[in-house]
Amino acid sequence: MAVERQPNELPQVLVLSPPAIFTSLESQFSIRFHMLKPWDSKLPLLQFLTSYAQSVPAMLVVPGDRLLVNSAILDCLPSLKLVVTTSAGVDHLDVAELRRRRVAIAYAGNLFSQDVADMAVGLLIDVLRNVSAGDRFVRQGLWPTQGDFPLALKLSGKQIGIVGLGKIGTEVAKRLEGFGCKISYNSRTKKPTLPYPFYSDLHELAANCEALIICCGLTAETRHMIDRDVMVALGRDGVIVNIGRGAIVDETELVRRLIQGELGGAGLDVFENEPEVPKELFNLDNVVLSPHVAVLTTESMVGLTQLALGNLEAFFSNKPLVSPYVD
Ligand SMILES: O=CC(=O)O
Repeated sequence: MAVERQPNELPQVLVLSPPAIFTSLESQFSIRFHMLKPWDSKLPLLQFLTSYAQSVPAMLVVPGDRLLVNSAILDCLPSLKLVVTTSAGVDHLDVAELRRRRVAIAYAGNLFSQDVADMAVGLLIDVLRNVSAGDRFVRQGLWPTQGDFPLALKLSGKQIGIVGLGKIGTEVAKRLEGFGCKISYNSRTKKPTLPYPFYSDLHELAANCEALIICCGLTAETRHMIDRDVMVALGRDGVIVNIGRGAIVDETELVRRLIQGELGGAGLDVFENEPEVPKELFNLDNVVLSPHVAVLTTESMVGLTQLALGNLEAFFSNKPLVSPYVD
């Protein structure tokens, strides 16, 4: 007969902040692990960690609240050996510091790539074909009174530049090929197995494309990589779709150019200071705004729960992680 374990006999896992996306699935975690929840305590985070988390070997991190897993937090967790983040991006983790302390990292890996790529293509179609703007036009009752709706732009055959041809970028490319688009890309390295033209120079890529889709991760090198010069190279009719991280684009410059009509449009799922979105964008019909939801589908959240559980279970049974993060 199976012996039922009391919660305090279960392996301890620290959950750094309230995981909204897990609320309905939390029961699956709490039958396997003793979840330590700092937000249930009145103590400030660091004091809670020092008081209760000294022996915690594993931590689950759900990004999204500007919390950075840095030395100050890690100093309170001397027994930590594993961080499981529920995201594909790891810019909320001080990866170098975790490596230095020999703390392993598991992440969402390829889990969200299809959903994010679908969203990137959706945003591009929306910007070019005015889907959201047309929806507003109809809902506001303007059709009968104002008549014609402005002409849209065609997607088929467009020259599309993908910035970051990793797992997500490759999925975006596959989808856009289906629309007859001509794909080229900029990435840290040339991908010899893929047929698309590679531009080692981002400006050259921008100058040869009608839209850029930002698919790379945020690092010190990619912060504000899409700057004034890249936008100038892309041209007044160019479109930028960003499903990576807001800070990859110089947002002030982007907003200025959109307002001045020096850029054709933008589809943005991510912003520099989420959840703050520059209000100047709200009245622009050539801009489509989305609240950082490209990864969020019912299906991906089920997969994510299984993946996070799988990584924690592998760790506690000394097996290889299911989705280790490799720089
Ligand atoms: O943005 C979402 C993620 O990085 O998973």
